Amino acid sequence: MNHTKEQRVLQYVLDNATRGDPQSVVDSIDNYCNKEEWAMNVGDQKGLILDNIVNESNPCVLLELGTYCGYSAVRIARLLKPGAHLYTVEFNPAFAAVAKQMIEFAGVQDKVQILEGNTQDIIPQLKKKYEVDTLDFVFIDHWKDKYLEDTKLLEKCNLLRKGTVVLADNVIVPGAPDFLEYVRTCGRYDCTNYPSFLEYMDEKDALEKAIFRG
Ligand SMILES: O=c1[nH]cnc2c(O)cc(-c3ccc(F)cc3)c(Cl)c12
Ligand SMILES: [Mg+2]
Repeated sequence: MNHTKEQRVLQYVLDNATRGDPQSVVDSIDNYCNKEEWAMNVGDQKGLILDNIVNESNPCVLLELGTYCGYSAVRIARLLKPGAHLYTVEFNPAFAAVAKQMIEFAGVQDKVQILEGNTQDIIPQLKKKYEVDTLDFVFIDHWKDKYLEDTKLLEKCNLLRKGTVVLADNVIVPGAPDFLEYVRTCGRYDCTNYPSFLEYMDEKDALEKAIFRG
């Protein structure tokens, strides 16, 4: 049954975490990926930086690009105030299926909606189909080659407002140099770099926060 790494991560959570306890789900995934199999969750070190930025932003409407197993969706949802909502986009059906179960086990399914498909197809649907006005927070964690085009698409679709926080994972490894260059030089963002480490490894990585100036 558990023929994929993502299914094995989920099974470990089902066997070791507490249903309805998002923190225990986050901790179990980190335990498994530290001990057994590496997986591309944002992880516990960068996760703490993510927590702090979510908390200081106090967001109501959030978008995540790249759900994977649902680690950061659960991590973010556990911090959200009542009524806040996270849309998370995943193009890989197998990943989306694992994430759905992960999110439901954690008990945050009322705060999180998985949108299956390509970001370039889903982002233009957010206003009319999902009744989004503007986004308070965007976490970009899908594929490095899509960071820039999707950021520009968010602008084009008028989904960013003055103060929207755009936070990107992996700006060192695998790296998103064209995205970094754009947000740091186009004049429409206030950027901050948060040095850290690649999940479950000693290799350097970083998060980049780019606040839209409106
Ligand atoms: O593709 C990714 N999407 C979202 N997050 C990712 C991440 O956090 C890490 C990596 C990664 C980095 C180094 C390495 F040796 C193998 C994989 C990837 Cl490839 C992604
Ligand atoms: Mg990542």
